Amino acid sequence: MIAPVITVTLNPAIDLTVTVAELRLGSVQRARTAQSGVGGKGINVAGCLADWGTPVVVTGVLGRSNAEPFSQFFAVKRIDDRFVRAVGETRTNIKIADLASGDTTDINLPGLPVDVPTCDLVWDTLVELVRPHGLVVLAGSLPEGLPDDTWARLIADLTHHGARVVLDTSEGPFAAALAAPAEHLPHCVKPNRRELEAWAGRPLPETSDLIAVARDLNRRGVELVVVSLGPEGALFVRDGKALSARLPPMRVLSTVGAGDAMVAGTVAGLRDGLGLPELARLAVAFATGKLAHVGPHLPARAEIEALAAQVALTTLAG
Ligand SMILES: Nc1ncnc2c1ncn2[C@@H]1O[C@H](COP(=O)(O)OP(=O)(O)OP(=O)(O)O)[C@@H](O)[C@H]1O
Ligand SMILES: O=P(O)(O)OC[C@@]1(O)O[C@H](CO)[C@@H](O)[C@@H]1O
Repeated sequence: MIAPVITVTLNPAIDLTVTVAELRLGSVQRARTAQSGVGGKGINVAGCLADWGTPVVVTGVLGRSNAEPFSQFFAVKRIDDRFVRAVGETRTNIKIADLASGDTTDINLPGLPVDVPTCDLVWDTLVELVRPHGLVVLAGSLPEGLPDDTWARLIADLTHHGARVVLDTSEGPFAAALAAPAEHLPHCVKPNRRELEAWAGRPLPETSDLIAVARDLNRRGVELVVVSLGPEGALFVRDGKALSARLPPMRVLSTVGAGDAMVAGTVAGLRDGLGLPELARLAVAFATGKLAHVGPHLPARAEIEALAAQVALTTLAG
C-alpha cells in the first residue's frame, strides 16, 4: 500500500476573507461580505488532496484555544489529524478582496510563537509517520521562535528516512533549505515568481530567466521545480525539460490558496508517478478548480479531469 501524504504546517491560520467594493487605503470602508475559514499552506494542500481522494495526514502546531474549526475541518474531510495543540491562539490572517480590481491583499500575522520542545513533538510525530519514498509537504512561513533553518533541518531528517519532500516556503527558510548539500535538498519546490526572484537576488522578467534558475536547481539536485505565475499559469521543470501550462478560469471566487492547490495537484501527480506533461495538467487543473471556491476545496474528480484535459501545454526551449 502507498503511504498517505503527510503535510506539515508550523504556522497555520484562520483566514478572514473580506470583500470591499473598491479598496481605498486610509479610509473607513464597509465590507460587502466576510467569511472565516481554516487556512495555512499545508492544511490547504491537505484539504485539496482529501477532496481528490488521496489519504493524507496533517501535523504542525495549532493554538488550543481556537483549534475547534480545524478539528471539524479534518473530521469532515477525513484527514488524519496529528497536530500538536499548544497553549494560545492560532493567528487570523486578513485577506481583502477588492471587487473593482479583482486583486486580493494579504495581511498575514506573525502567528503563535513556537518553542523548540513543541517543535520536537512535531518531529517525533513525523519520525513515526514517515516511510521510504513517502511524500511529505512542508509548507508556509515559520512561526516566531524557530530559526530560519528549521525546514532545512527537517528536510535533512526526512530525506535520511528516504522520504520525498515537497517544499513551499519563502524568504530565509527557502534560502536555508536550498543551501543544503544535494542529498538533503527537497525533491520539489513551488515558488512563485516573486519568491524565486528573492532567492536568486535579481529580477527574472522573462520566462527564459525563470527556466534558467529552475534548471540550475535541477542540476543542484532539486528534481522538480514548479514556478507558479498566477493568471499566466505555471512552469514545470524536471530533468532540464521545461513546460508551460495554463488554463483560463471559468469562475474566480478566491485566489487565496491557489498555489497550495497547485502543490496538491503536483503531489497527486508525483504519487501516481505521472510524466511531466500529465503532472503539469493535473497541477493546473487543481489550481484552476480551487479558484471557484473560497477555502481549500476542489470540485468533483470528474470536473478536475475535464479541466486537466483542457490545459494548454507548451514545451519551452528556455
Ligand atoms: N487569476 C488567475 N487566473 C487563472 N489562473 C490562476 C489565477 N490565479 C491563480 N491561478 C492558477 O493558480 C496557480 C497558483 O497561483 P499563484 O501563482 O497565484 O500561487 P501563489 O502565489 O503561490 O498563491 P498563494 O500563496 O495564494 O497560494 C497559478 O499557477 C495558476 O495556474
Ligand atoms: O504566512 P504564510 O505561512 O506564508 O502564508 C499563510 C497563508 O497566506 O497561506 C495560505 C495561502 O497560500 C493562507 O491560507 C494563509 O493565510
